[in-house]
Amino acid sequence: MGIVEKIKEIEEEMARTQKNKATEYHLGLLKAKLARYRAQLLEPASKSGPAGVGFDVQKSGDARVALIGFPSVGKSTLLSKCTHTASETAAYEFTTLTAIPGVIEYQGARIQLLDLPGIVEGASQGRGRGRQVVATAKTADLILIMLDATKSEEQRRLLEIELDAVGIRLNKRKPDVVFKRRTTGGITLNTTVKLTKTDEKTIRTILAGYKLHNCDVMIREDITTDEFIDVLIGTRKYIPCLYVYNKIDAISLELVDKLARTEHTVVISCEMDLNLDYLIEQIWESLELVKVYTKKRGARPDLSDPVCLRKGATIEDVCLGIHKSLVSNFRNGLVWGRSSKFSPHAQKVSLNHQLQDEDVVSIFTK
Ligand SMILES: Nc1nc2c(ncn2[C@@H]2O[C@H](COP(=O)(O)OP(=O)(O)OP(=O)(O)O)[C@@H](O)[C@H]2O)c(=O)[nH]1
Ligand SMILES: [K+]
Ligand SMILES: [Mg+2]
Repeated sequence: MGIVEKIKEIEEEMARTQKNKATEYHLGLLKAKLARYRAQLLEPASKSGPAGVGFDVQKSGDARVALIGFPSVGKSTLLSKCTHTASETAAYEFTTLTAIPGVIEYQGARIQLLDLPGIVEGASQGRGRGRQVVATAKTADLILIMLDATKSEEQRRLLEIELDAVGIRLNKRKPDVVFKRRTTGGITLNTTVKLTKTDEKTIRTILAGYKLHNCDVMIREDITTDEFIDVLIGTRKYIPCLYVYNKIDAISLELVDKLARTEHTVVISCEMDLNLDYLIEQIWESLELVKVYTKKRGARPDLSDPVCLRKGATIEDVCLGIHKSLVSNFRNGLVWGRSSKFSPHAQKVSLNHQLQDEDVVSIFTK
């Protein structure tokens, strides 16, 4: 039996099994098995072929944003409007057949916007180019789920299912669980909070299902069974996402208003140029980029050419952004701004110092 059939069999068994206290553990096991098969199906390490390989587009700029959506929702129209790159647009489906990168320039940052082919339901299982598209989504710092406002609400859930199936978790943090494999000593399970969505027995059942007989588990948040499995699998990608409803020129104002009030959502019309500036602002905000200015000794900071970094970036990241050799030759740094302990004065810092937006940095080498 192939993996796809095995997955189908488990899904059918899960659908058949009533959900209650007596079946909880069995369902937990099935879930664990299912997740394992899906991982096999999608990770490139599997021998079954080049699964999980995205489009071969060089990452460039300060961050990558991927456009994911069904055919003809307006992905290419958006790329053509927001960047200097033209991507073919047409009224028929599957106009775009490969990944097309463009660049959004905003607040001194260069953000790569990736136009992708439309996907269909079942994309993650290998239908169409879907698998390649969702694999590319995994490499993004932000995903734009683009939706046609004139079509049913269902499309959003279907896309979420496809991304979930390849291990992408949208707008979620990594669960606060510490997991360590051991070679002996059995299972040590500790929780610092009360578990209301799963329980110890289920957790132990799942560990047994994964043949993990020696490990330390420390659960520090009220997680679900699925989230625990994510921790064990370990290759999940936690990516922020914006839901972008296009073609609002073609729906009622009431509906526009309702959509616009939904969390993580932006409504636009590419054709009528509605709200595109706001979308770019929201992209910038969701990426949580940090801008840092560099300054040479005795000179003023260079405000014209900031270094853009991800939130949580350190002095080491600044060095790497300028030249690799800076790390090995690093002596110390000086930082002015929000991250300086002595602000408004400078603080002397080492490579692991975390920066804040609009800091000014000097690097001194040996
Ligand atoms: N009414 C309306 N139509 C739009 C809007 N934006 C795009 N369209 C139309 O939607 C159709 C599809 O646009 P594309 O940009 O090719 O869509 P796509 O998502 O790239 O499609 P594929 O590459 O085939 O997946 C075209 O006929 C566009 O003119 C909009 O804001 N309003
Ligand atoms: K199209
Ligand atoms: Mg297109």
